[in-house]
Amino acid sequence: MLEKLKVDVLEANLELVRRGLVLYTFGNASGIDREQGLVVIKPSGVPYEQMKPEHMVVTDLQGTQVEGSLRPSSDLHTHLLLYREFPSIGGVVHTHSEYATAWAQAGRSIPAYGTTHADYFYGPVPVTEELTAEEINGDYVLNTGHAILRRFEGLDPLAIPAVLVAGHAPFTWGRTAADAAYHAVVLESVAKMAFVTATLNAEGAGVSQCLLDRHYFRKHGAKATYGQSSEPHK
Ligand SMILES: O=C(CO)[C@@H](O)[C@H](O)COP(=O)(O)O
Repeated sequence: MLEKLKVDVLEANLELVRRGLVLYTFGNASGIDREQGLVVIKPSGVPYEQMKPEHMVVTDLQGTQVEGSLRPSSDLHTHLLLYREFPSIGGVVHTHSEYATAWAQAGRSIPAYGTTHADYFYGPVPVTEELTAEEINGDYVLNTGHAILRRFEGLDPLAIPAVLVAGHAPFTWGRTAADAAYHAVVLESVAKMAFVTATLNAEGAGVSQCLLDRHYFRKHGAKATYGQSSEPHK
């Protein structure tokens, strides 16, 4: 069941390794089959180099395991909450990539400092509030998801496909598991540039709304003109 999705999810996980976003067994990627309401996620604590499609774990949206002999990622319930609440997404990724994690640990959103950011994120990449002791001692993984949802009230998750969990690390998402991994790669690059920018000139840096619009909508939405579109570049 879901053999293609298992291959795609494994590939998204391996992309994180190839791009240097995860060490050892850090991080995880998942994907969802919306028609069947089933999620495929990597197994917990298995080294990436040993992972095969048949090691992927299948659960329903409540976390009941329907396939796979290994235990699912320990972050499963954060992924599931995002799938339940963001119906437009089809893949979720979590990494501990260094620069994005540094911003998360600092409890700071990543400002839209330039056009690289604006090409992918329509505004700052937000940071959640810190989880309370009650949340940490309770259903920690699910509460991590709730902290993300609170931060995304009023935001479009496809326009800003990333979040920093305060004191923890980033989550990204997209229409597919591959998209979510792609956003994790871009986020790390943007986070690194933002760190250097903040070091050099935090006060004076930042894109105008006009430049943000110009870059974001060149690549996204019905009027996108980037790449091999039939529309002229603007
Ligand atoms: O956030 C964490 C640890 O802080 C996790 O990302 C682990 O690093 C990976 O866990 P599994 O997916 O292997 O359970």
